[in-house]
Amino acid sequence: MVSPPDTSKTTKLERYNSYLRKVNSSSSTKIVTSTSKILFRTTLLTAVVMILFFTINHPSLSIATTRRPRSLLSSPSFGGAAWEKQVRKSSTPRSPTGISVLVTGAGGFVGSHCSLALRKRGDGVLGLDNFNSYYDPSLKRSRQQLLLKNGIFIVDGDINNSGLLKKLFDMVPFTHILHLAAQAGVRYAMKNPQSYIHSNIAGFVNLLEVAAKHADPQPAIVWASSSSVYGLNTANPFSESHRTDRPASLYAATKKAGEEIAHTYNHIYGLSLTGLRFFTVYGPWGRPDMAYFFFTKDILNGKTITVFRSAEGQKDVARDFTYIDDVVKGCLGALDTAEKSTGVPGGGKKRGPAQLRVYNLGNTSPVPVSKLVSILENLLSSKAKKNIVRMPANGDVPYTHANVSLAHHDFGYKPTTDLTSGLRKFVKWYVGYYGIHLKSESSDGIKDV
Ligand SMILES: O=C(O)[C@H]1O[C@H](OP(=O)(O)OP(=O)(O)OC[C@H]2O[C@@H](n3ccc(=O)[nH]c3=O)[C@H](O)[C@@H]2O)[C@H](O)[C@@H](O)[C@@H]1O
Repeated sequence: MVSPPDTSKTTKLERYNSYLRKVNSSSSTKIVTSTSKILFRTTLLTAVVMILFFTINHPSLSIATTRRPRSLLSSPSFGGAAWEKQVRKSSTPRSPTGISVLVTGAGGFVGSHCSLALRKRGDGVLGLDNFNSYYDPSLKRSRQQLLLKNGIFIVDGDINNSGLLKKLFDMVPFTHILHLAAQAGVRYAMKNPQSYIHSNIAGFVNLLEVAAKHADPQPAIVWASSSSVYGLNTANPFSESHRTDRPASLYAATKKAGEEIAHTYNHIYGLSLTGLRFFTVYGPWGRPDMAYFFFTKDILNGKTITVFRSAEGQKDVARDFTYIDDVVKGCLGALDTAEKSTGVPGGGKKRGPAQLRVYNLGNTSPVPVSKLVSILENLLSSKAKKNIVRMPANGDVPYTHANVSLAHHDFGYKPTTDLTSGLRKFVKWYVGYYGIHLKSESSDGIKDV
């Protein structure tokens, strides 16, 4: 595959310099006339002056150009009166008691649902998302449209862009950050390890740096950890007090690292931080990289699906699948019980201890993946072609099961949706969104199970 032409300023300058070196070292230099030398140097000087001028006038882009990965070079610029108006309007609460929340990953599955729920009850919500192509970006753009219809603006940008973050915190006195932007997916970490470091570690630290040292007031932060931090833990149901020092995937390791990083920023800067360990969240507007989603697609297309069974014995792997609406209630509960940060804006010493919490948000009822498949078969009125294989050693764990008593005690978290009811809602959304007609008798096209 031919890579696209690189038009970045850095690369142009490098090419120019290497051209200059070549010209100077080659014997042909001797035959370059003094006129062409002068012309050449004048052009170079003009180029340098133009780059300096551009850099001074676009500080945010200068960060991207000199220090950030190439992916950020293509991120759109921000600023301007219309853009600022949208930012302010979206983040202003409608209710007098409303909070103002920056939702990172608002174009994502959990982020879009939480943004809508916050907006519905009168809170101010501003989204931030880089709309990367880990999975179909058009689904993210459709969620963005839905949010826009509900008065929620999503800024197109990356959490690694500190210039952008600082600008947002200069404009809006956010009371809270709901940090959901991340590189998700357990098995993909073997294919693209760096993307996990970029988003889940570097991006998280960048956000915490700005929140701790720049934002005034300092916001309280609720963020997405993962059930995968339990890794090779065998005690169950998984409780927050169980061991989390044996992650099975790099994804899990970055989430676990996030929990330790949260401890540091809480300890030094007094940031109020709450990590939520999500357990295999599913539902309408979900993620196409997750098994329930691509199983649905493949079953409808008559394509064979691969179902993992546990390496120990012949047992199926199982997950504590958790419905999106339950998780949204958990996120809002965590935001509502988050205490204020206690640090001095500007990165000074904290005034006193700040809140540091971690909670499981699961369904408390693990279901084998084979059962997930048979529920889908019934709802879709189609038989799955199954290839049952031993779970590969690629970061997966055989079993998850949440104990949610801590979240229940602290903010009344109580999951109410079983897998069959939740998948029914997912399938209804899926066939509507992709315009699919099911061969089924029931009124809404979905077979009762
Ligand atoms: O709860 C979590 O912490 C994690 O939940 C999911 O990870 P996972 O539970 O592995 O979800 P899926 O990738 O949808 O897999 C669900 C189940 O299907 C199984 N599976 C997956 C893929 C496949 O081809 N076949 C198959 O049987 C997996 O072993 C797993 O038991 C998300 O992808 C993570 O981002 C999230 O952090």
